[in-house]
Amino acid sequence: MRSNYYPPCQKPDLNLGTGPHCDPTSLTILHQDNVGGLEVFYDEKWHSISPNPQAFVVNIGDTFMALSNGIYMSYLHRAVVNSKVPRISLAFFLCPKIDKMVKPPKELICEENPRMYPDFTWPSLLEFTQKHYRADT
Ligand SMILES: O=C(O)CCC(=O)C(=O)O
Ligand SMILES: [Fe+2]
Repeated sequence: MRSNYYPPCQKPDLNLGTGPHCDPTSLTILHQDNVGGLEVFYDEKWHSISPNPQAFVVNIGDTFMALSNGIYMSYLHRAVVNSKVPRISLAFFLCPKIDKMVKPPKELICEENPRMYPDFTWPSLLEFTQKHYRADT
């Protein structure tokens, strides 16, 4: 679980709270307060996801994309900041057990939809993303 705190920013157009990234997780369950700032990239542009106090945002992560052999997609998202009020979000990350080999069920693999990703374990994916794929660098 992670709590993200975004203080007001004097130059919100020039800064991001969290840079564009896909979550490496299986799923991320996100609660955002009523300020707003989460954006998702699809159809070649950024779309804001309005806060809904009755709902969590459930993000498909890269691990779920691999488990579903690409049927479910992980999407780039980011958090923008504003100049007036602080924002808080809470992210709960669901990840595989460390020794579990991530591979899709054979029912999801066929000639038209061949295997898209090699087998991997969660610690190896996490190490890779931390080294090569950070939102803050
Ligand atoms: O603060 C947000 O709305 C997004 C946070 C996020 O993407 C993350 O913690 O992975
Ligand atoms: Fe994220």
